[in-house]
Amino acid sequence: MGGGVGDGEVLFETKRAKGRIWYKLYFCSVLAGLCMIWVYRAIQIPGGGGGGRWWAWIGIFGAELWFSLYWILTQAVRWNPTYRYTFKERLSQRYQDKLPNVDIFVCTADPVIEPPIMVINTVLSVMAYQYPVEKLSVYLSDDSGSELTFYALLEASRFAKAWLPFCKKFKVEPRSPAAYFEETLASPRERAEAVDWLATKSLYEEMENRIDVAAKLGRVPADQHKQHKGFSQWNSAITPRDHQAIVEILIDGRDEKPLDDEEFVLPTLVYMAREKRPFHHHNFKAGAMNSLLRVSSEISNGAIILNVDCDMYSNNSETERCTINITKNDIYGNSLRLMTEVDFHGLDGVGGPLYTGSGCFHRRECLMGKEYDANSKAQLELIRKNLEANTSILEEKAKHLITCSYESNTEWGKEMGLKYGSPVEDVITGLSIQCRGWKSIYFNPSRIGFLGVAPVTLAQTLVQHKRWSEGDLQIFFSKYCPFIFGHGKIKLGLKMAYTMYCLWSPCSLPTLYHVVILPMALRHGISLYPNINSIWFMPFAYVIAATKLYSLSESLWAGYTLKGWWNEQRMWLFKRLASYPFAVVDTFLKLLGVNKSAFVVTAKVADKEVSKRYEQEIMEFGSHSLMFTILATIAMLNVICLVSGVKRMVWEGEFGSLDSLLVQLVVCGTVVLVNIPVYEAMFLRSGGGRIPNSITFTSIALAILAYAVPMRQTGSASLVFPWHQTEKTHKALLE
Ligand SMILES: O=c1ccn([C@@H]2O[C@H](COP(=O)(O)OP(=O)(O)O[C@H]3O[C@H](CO)[C@@H](O)[C@H](O)[C@H]3O)[C@@H](O)[C@H]2O)c(=O)[nH]1
Ligand SMILES: [Mn+2]
Repeated sequence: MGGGVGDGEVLFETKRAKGRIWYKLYFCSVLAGLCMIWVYRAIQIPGGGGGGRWWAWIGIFGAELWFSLYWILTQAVRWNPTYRYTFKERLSQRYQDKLPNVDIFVCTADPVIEPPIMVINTVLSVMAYQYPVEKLSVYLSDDSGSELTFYALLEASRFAKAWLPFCKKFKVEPRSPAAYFEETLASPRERAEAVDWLATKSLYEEMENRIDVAAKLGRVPADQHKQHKGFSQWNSAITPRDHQAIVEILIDGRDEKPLDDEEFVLPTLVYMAREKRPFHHHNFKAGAMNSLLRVSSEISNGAIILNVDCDMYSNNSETERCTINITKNDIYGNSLRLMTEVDFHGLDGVGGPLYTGSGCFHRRECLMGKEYDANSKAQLELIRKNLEANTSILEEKAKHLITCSYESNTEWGKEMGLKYGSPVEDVITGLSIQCRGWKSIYFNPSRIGFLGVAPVTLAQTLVQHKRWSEGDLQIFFSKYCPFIFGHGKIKLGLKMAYTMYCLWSPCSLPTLYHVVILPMALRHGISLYPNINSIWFMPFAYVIAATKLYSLSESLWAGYTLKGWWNEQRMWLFKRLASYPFAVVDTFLKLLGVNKSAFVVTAKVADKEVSKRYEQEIMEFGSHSLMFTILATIAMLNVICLVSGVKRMVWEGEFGSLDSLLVQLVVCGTVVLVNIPVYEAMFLRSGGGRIPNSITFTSIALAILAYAVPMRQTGSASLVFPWHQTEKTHKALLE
């Protein structure tokens, strides 16, 4: 058990999970089962003359080896779960007026898919933290350089004068006004609060209305232009990809004047848009974060930095991640519960969780690339620069730090700040911070710290996972490969855990193999598993049953419903079939220098119909994505092979008994059950969100082709054929 640093009582307590003996028994027994499977596969390889069966056997052996080794990696985050409990009162007692300055960075990139009203709700929620206001500064980075977003932030700076005192007076939670007023639809019971509640609510609604009108018009009303000098920065030539640097300090915390309604000072609030030019690569969110680091160092220079995405409002005003719009059974598995409830606690036990973008706190020094030095005392107070300079001088100084040329020939993006070149800038930066000796810890309060917006369609979810898994795989093939880069710097468990994430996307290959070859073999009566009466059947049955039962209990423990677990299994499969293969292909194209990295910003709004279906947990297909063609083809292939296999076995009495094909039947049957929403979307549903007919026809044709491929007679050549299909599909998607 350990705790916080320094004198007196500890600031937090660390507890390790108990009862691990059962887990370790489970681990050893599954490992033994896997070893038996390998032995079986190795000694029972069919003779080469058997043609198709030989190839199929070797392939499945490879796939099982991969899954076994990957399973071992996933145990790293289950070995030693660690939990942290904080003592907040002690913190304020001990430090009182010596609390560090905190700079909060909010990033936004596009006023259409990230509506300004959502962005400022996030801003307002972090401005209202229960933390000494004069020590808090909030920065909004707007990568689109949008006048609309600037206008919304200006409105927010005015509304904050009412919102912050209201939050403090009534200890409001959550502190995002939109979320709060939605939660308290009826006015609060106590009368004193009711008056303020009504007044604040109507202020909010008026502001929301003004912002919505401007958003619909696509421009800021002329009368507003006169009200702030900042608008002079915009002219008709400005586009999201082409604009100069803009820094506007909307509230300067050093001023005596901007008192809010209850005579409180407001936190510093800054709007920033770094310079963007069409021929200058802007490095996505990492570039925005590095600009924020420099601009904030001139203005407030806080020692502690919190970064949140523009959709992730603070849900808990005392702690300084999670998703808001998750339906009961989490149809797309976007709550990431297993990550937040299992993985991250496990990571905390082996050296600390990853940096996952939104909702993470860092010391400025560690983001700036400094090595951890055990001898120098943690610096919680950084010197504040430019104390005398007035606001406009500060703004000018800051603008020079975020021009396109500022970073050339510097270490920014390499050894300083967030790293460039990766679609998961957060993970790779976090890894290098840990390798420099810094530790991270995971705090998961009972009232969730942040709530963000999850994708509400299948396509968006798959695209997001493609970006993540692609970024992670690139790390594996770069000099940051956890086992090489982390050698001698981080614990084995942490290296394994990073590798587990890095190797998400290659898991697509063995998975594809299973769901294509097993049904085909079943249809031809080719057995790839031991007979039920054989002793070798035991390890297969045990490993499958034990790991599934474990996964079920883990998910229920993490807060999933039974149906939620089932949905999670489906998404597990869908990601491996339709998202990860593209990540693998794109990673190789990038390694070959054919492709450049991209960052597809996740949409945060959906039209009414789509949202309605999401709330009813009806899967959204709708678009002509190649991802869906793959899913539909595999669903079709499995169902026709299952039907034909069962028919020939049961009615026509071919292939001898069922005993030797039982495992394949179970696997194939499970794939069919998991795919029920796909069949529904192809054949049963009407209205929006169903699978387009063209995809249905293509997938049936492809499935019949694969079905018709002979596997027994001539062997090898025929088995290669279905893979050509998938390759073609990949190419088509890339075009
Ligand atoms: O050029 C860009 C692109 C994105 N963003 C911002 O980055 C954030 C994350 O983008 P989003 O599309 O919402 O991606 P998610 O997959 O939801 O984000 C997760 O994964 C990202 C890495 O892939 C991390 O950067 C994020 O912090 C993490 O929450 C948003 O606030 C964007 O506005 C920028 O500022 N500039
Ligand atoms: Mn997001």
